[in-house]
Amino acid sequence: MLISGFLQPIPDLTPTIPSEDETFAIDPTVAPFETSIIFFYKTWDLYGAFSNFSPHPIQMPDEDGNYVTWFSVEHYYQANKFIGVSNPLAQDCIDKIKSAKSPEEAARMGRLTQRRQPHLVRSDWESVKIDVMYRALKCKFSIYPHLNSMLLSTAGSVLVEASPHDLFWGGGRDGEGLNYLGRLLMKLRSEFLGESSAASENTCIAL
Ligand SMILES: Nc1c(N[C@@H]2O[C@H](COP(=O)(O)O)[C@@H](O)[C@H]2O)[nH]c(=O)[nH]c1=O
Repeated sequence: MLISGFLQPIPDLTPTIPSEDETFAIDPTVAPFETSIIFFYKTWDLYGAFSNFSPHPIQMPDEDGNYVTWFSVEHYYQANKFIGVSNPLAQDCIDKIKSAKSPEEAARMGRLTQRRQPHLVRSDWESVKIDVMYRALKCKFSIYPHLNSMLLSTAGSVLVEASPHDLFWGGGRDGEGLNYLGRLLMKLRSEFLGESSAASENTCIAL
């Protein structure tokens, strides 16, 4: 297996993976695993809650700034492919994805429409999809304390979505994928670790 494939640098999104020493210096309460790769994919895996298919509803602002609840990150991500498109069929598609019974169904609907009716996909999708995913993940890992702790507990490890098919969000079968989902989770982990160290510094000053 090409382990190095999981680590290939990408200029616009290089994950910050703190070493064990750095992690301890930032937050001594976090006991990092020895440097390793943590794979996740299916929701029933040990780290399955990292999957976008995990049933954790998120609240995200719509185009008017009103908060809307989505049953999973996957629901939100798939629906975003069609947001802002003036064709009424695009809005129909968003509504159907929003009420999809499962993340699998939401993914199926979003992918099928994208393939069969590409004119319904927003023209800037390829350039905004990473940011859409980042914002959804940030909400998910901010509002569920146990998910936040689980993410922090992986400090020092590389996170890889073990999708054998998805070479953009996943790591691929042999590490040939770009692993953007793992990279975004590592980026968020660094941000949360940075915030907790800043908070503890402020506490020290207050004392
Ligand atoms: N976890 C997981 C998948 N992976 C997810 O699929 C999404 C990519 O969708 P698209 O951009 O439409 O190809 C993204 O959220 C990625 O994390 N796919 C699956 O079929 N089953 C699964 O259990």
